[in-house]
Amino acid sequence: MIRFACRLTRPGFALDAAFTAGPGVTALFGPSGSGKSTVIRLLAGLERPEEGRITLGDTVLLDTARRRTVPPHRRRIGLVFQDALLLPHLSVKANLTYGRWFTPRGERRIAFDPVVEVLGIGHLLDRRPATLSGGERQRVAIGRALLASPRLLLMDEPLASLDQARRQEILPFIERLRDAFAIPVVYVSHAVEEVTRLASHVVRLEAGRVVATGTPSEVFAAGLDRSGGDRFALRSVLTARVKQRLPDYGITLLDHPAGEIVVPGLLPLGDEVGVAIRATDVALARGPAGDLSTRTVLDGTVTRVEADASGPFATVTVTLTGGDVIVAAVTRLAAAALDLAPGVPMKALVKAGAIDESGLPGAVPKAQPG
Ligand SMILES: Nc1ncnc2c1ncn2[C@@H]1O[C@H](COP(=O)(O)OP(=O)(O)OP(=O)(O)O)[C@@H](O)[C@H]1O
Repeated sequence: MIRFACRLTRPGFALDAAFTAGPGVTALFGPSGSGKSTVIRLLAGLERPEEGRITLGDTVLLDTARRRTVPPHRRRIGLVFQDALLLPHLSVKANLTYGRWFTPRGERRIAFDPVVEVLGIGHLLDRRPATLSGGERQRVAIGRALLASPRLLLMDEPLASLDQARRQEILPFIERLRDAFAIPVVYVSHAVEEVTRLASHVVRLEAGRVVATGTPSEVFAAGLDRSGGDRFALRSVLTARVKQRLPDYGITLLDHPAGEIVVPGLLPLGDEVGVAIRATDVALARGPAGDLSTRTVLDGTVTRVEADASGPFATVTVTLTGGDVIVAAVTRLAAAALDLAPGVPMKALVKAGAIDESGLPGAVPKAQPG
C-alpha cells in the first residue's frame, strides 16, 4: 500500500494532493499540467515537497515533519518514462541486466528469464538499441526496470511517444507484467482506453488537486460533468463481465446489469472489463428500439440534461440499471423532441463498431513483435 500526501508550490502551480494506492495498477489521470508527473517525481524522490509524507508498505520514504527522506537510489522504485533511455553502446541483454547492479543481491526477487518471456524480447537480446523499434525499446526499458526488483513501478506515459499500432502491441505486455509480477504500478496516462484497460484504481488530478478516486467507472462518471465543451472528449466507462464469445462473428457478449453489451474481438470468459464509450457514439430511445443493427440497448433513467442555449448539442446523462453512468451527445432538437428531462426512463444504444478494441483486455496486437 502506498500512502501519498504532499504539498508543493511553484510559480503558477500548486500541488496539494493525497491518495492511497493498493496492489495492481493505479492510474494517475488528468489534463496536461495537472501535476501527474510531479506526483511521479515526488514518489521517486526526484523532487522535494514543502510538506509531505510518503510511505510504501511499512517503509517511510518521506516525512518532512520528521525531516526524513530516503534518497532516490535507495527507494527501490522502478521508473519507465515516455522515451526509453537505453544505453546505446550496450546490447539489449546488457541493458536489461544493468539495473540489477543497484539491487542488493538478497533482494533480487525477479529473475531474468520470466521477464524476457513476459515481455517477448528473447529474440532481441544481442541487438543494440538503435536497431529496435520504438515499441521494442519500450519493452526493454520496462524489462530493465523490472529486473531491479522494484517494490513499486512508476510508468509516466510509457506509450505516449508510440503510434496507435505500437501502443496496441505493448498494452498486452504491460497487462501480462501486471498479472505475472506482484509489483504495484502507478501509471500516468491521459488516454481513457489505456486507463480502463490496465487500472483497477484511478486517481484523477486537476490543477494539482485530487478531484476523484475510485474504479475507472466511478471516476469517469464523476469527471464527466466537469469536462464540458468538447463533445468528442466525453467518454463514459461501463464495467461488465464477459459472458459469451462468438468466434464465428469475432465478437464477445458482456453481461451488464442494464443489458447485454456487444464488443469486437474475443475476450477471456469471466473477465471483468471496463468499456470506454464516446458520448458521440451513444444514441437514445424512449421506447422499444425496434429492428436496429445496434444490439447493445441499455436500460436507465435520464439524470441530467445539459445544453448550451445557442449550441446545436445537448449532453444527456443516463444512469443505467446497476448504477453505471453513460453520457450521450445528441442534438438539442432530438432532446426536445424526446422531451428529455431528469427522471425519464431511457434506453442507451451503443454501436459495437464504435468500441475501440485496444481498450479491451486480451486484444491481439496488430503488428506481431519481431
Ligand atoms: N521544473 C519545473 N519548474 C517549474 N514549474 C514546473 C516544473 N516542472 C513542471 N512545472 C509546472 O508544474 C505544473 C505541473 O506539471 P506536471 O508535469 O506535473 O503536469 P502533468 O500533469 O504531468 O502534465 P503533462 O500531462 O503535460 O505531462 C505545470 O504547470 C508545469 O508547467
